[in-house]
Amino acid sequence: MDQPTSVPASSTARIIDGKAFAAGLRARIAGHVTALKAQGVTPGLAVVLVGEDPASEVYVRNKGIATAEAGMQGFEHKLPADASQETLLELIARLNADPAVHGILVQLPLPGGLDADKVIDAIAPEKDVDGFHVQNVGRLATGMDAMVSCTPLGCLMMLRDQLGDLSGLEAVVVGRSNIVGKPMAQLLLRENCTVTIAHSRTRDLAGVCRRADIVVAAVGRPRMVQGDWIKPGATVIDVGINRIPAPERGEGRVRLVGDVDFDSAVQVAGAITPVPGGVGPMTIACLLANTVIAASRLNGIAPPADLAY
Ligand SMILES: Nc1nc2c(c(=O)[nH]1)N[C@@H](CN(C=O)c1ccc(C(=O)N[C@@H](CCC(=O)O)C(=O)O)cc1)CN2
Repeated sequence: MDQPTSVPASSTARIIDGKAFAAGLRARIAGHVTALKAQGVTPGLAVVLVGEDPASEVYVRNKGIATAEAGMQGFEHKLPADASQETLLELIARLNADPAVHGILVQLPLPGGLDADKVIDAIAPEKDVDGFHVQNVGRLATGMDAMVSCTPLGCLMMLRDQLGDLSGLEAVVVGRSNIVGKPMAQLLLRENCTVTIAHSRTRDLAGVCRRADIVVAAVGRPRMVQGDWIKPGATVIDVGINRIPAPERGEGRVRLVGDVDFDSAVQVAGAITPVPGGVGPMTIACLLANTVIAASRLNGIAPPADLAY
């Protein structure tokens, strides 16, 4: 795994250590798992991987390790890249019906030919620990209890830790994906931020970002958000995980960069997440948190207050 981006000597921003933050959250989750086990409930997380995408294989392996470290039961299901939609839907139906499974996650992206929307739609909403099911999306948007998508949830936890009350702050989310941009905007709205969702067709994107106290970059374009787009002192959350060629490391090697040009933004921002070591580790920690929430609710137990959003 790459080392966190080095910080230039003239930096002004606080570097938000997502790895440490996630480790703290995972330790708290392990405590909640122990408490649930004492009540006869062992949270169970099923992760489904279709195909052999190398990055997905790493993420799934890391999810399995984190699940075991938290004291939960992990169920890993691997299907070949040419698995049919029916095979996948049958597996999900079995997991929906399995009382030992409280959370179900299908690793994305799926190989071509499989319809991710139909697959997500088949997951029981109360076991949808990714928060991608339309019922959970709708519940979040209408202010009801919902399973919330892990990456935006992790971003929100870090923002609250940095800034406390977010009420009245100007937040710009760059990117409008269903998985990050839109739920992030909903979460910020729920925190009483004034939220703008910007995207590739936004006019004067730099000017829009420059108004923001909080910038969340989730656009999938390496280092797009420049330091001079950032208001001095703003908090910058970089969701991007882009692999770019790194010939300096050897032929064919790559390195990770975010959607923010870290070296320029760190000179201006008040606080910033690095890539790697920022948002990424929070995604898996929040998956564990959602599994504890799902296991609690499915057993008529109130979810731990510190995990509920
Ligand atoms: N069903 C889902 N699929 C995908 C999700 C998701 O939340 N649900 N998110 C991403 C992949 N992902 C988890 O699945 C994920 C991505 C990145 C990290 C992470 O810790 N990144 C590290 C760097 C790791 C590396 O070297 O590659 C970091 O940023 O520090 C964890 C999980 C897409 N699919």
